[in-house]
Amino acid sequence: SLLATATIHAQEFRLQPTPQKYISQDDSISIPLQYQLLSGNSLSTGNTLPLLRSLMPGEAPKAGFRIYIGTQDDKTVKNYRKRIPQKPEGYFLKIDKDRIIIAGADERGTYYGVQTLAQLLTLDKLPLIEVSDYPDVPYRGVVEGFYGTPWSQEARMRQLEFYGRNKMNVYLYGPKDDPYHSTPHWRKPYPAQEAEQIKQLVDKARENNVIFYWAIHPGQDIRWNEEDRSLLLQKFESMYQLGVRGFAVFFDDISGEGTQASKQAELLNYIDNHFVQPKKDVAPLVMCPTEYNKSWSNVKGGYLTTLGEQLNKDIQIMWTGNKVIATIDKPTLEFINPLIKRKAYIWWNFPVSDYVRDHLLLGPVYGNGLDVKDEMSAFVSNPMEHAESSKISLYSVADYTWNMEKFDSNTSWKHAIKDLMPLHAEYLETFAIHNSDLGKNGHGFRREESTNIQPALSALLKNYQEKGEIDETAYRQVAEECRKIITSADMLLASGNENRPLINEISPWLSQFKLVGEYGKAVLDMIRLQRQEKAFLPSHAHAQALQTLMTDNDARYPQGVKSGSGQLMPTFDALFEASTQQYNRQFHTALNARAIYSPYTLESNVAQLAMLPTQQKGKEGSVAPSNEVINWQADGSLTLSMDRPRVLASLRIDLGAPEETYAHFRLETSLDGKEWQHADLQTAWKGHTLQKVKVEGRKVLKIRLTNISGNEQKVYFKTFKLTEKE
Ligand SMILES: CNC(=O)C[C@@H]1[C@H](O)[C@H](O)[C@@H](CO)N1CCCc1ccc(F)cc1
Repeated sequence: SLLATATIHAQEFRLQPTPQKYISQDDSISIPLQYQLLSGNSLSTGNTLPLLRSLMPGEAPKAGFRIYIGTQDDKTVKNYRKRIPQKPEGYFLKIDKDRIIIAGADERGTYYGVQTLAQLLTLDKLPLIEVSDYPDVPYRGVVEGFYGTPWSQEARMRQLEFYGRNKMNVYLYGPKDDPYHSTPHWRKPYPAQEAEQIKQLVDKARENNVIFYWAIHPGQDIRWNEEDRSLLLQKFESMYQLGVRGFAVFFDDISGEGTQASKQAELLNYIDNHFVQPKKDVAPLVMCPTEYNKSWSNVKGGYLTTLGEQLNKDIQIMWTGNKVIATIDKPTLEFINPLIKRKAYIWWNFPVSDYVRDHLLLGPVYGNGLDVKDEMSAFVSNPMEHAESSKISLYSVADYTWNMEKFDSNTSWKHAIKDLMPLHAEYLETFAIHNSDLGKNGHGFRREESTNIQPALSALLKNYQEKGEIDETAYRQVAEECRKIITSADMLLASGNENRPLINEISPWLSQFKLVGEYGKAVLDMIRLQRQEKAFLPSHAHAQALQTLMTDNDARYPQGVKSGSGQLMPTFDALFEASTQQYNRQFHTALNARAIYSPYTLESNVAQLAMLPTQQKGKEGSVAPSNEVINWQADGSLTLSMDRPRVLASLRIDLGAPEETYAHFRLETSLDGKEWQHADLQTAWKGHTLQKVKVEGRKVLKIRLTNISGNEQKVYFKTFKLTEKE
């Protein structure tokens, strides 16, 4: 019969991830209601047969239709052995008129063959098809390694099923804020309830052929002695008793004694030699280095080369790329692999958003090299604290790591959205495309946003700002997009139980998104009514009302949530300001022309501080914290200016540094920007050496903090917050 290479019949249908090779005839069969199962005894344990039986319940010994399933050593598939790709997790799947064959290179490969069959079973008829498939990257999955609220038990259970379906095979448990993963309780076993939950996760992971790695984060207070080493091994043993068969040690984001490479290597080799190897059924040990990205590494210092030389060869070393947040390309791996003398185990810090928590990152996964499949031992994604929302990116990470050369970020992104909400895909796509950029942030990492309407936005703004004219085509397109935005927000909020966990996560942003659409409409009215002295006013007032609603939008998020911050809001704000200024000129009025009103502005010659936004919440004014180490140069300063003199009640500063560091800084206030008065820093709280500044009752226009030590100071910028007198 003619076997044409063609896509699967239903044009909507797509196998996920894209198989390495499949060919289908122009023919199909109805789904067999009864079949005889011939399965190899290598599958008698494991979760492959349970999955198959759950998909096709009609097993009957005398049935005509047959399903042959097994791994390559099983005689049930011996006639197909040479069709099986000789690659780990490879499989051969054939659907024929009277039989289905699922033959795996190994158990997980056979399982993945069944997962592919599962996708075909969603069609009305089974296409006659042959699939030869295998993954490009050996380990593919997720590291729950973010700061902030760890995922819930329910969220993790759903994640593990998602990984099974999308052929991801690792999940590393390492939530930074779990006290039993990190300081202070990493030495202690989990309390009974948490232990039981971990056990459930391990079982769920096994069901989905996912290796559950439990990570420990001991570095901040580990002592390099026998006692701590045995406490760590006891903790690993207690996790082993819960069923954990994969272990990791993370040394990231620490300072002090724990950062020594030779000590880290000694400990890890000891764990490998006295725990991992003797156990025989434990996956290779994974470690996250303290120098986990190029911008933070000091090659001459020898940290990475020490690990490369001293760490047992089978221990995996993680790497986030050239920066903390970075896409991964060939040069990235050509830098790190020779230093660590093995293929890097990529920890991709996307879509993690713990440094831009007011944003959702729902855009396409793009920017990673398509030519690096043989240069990495793994690729795991550090996701958002919003588990369901992260699945848009995770779906594409699964696609990218399984078949890298065939990966197309936009196609994958569209299918991810269809996979999450098939009945509301067009609305979720509208929402996702406008909620993808991070906004200004300390890492300087940005993403494209609103790519569908961006040309019309810039044409509309350019024509209006430069010629005071309206580009009618652009205007119509933007108006249509605003209508879609408003509709999408409502449709998703009212989408019921199609994907309730997702809607629960994103509803604060959906409400904000609707306001963005309304604001766009109001601003479009303003530029349309520009020359009408009376009609302009209601639109201007409505736009201002919407600005207020968008700023103070959700008690759960002190700074409020951001939506459309990359393209939509900057354009609408610019049009608001330009049209109001134009109106004021024409009608000699003084309407407020400032879109984003904040009484505080920040100036600084310290690069990493200059981009930080200021915020106002009632009587509180603050500079947004940065969660990266600030290199504060000698004589560098930060100045917070008010829109008018204001009386202070208090000022709190936390540089996350010990007491003595504050002696290197001088704090001053000024009423006119010329005369400066000194203000004393005093330690108010030993915990974080928080400083309360004695400014009670002082009237200020400006506040300035300067590094007067004569040397660069490395500090965190955790808190810079003032409160005004009522
Ligand atoms: C591989 N390990 C990491 O990436 C560690 C952390 C956490 O995983 C976090 O989710 C992620 C992105 O925010 N990393 C950045 C943390 C940078 C940072 C560290 C210390 C600072 F003081 C400031 C910033």
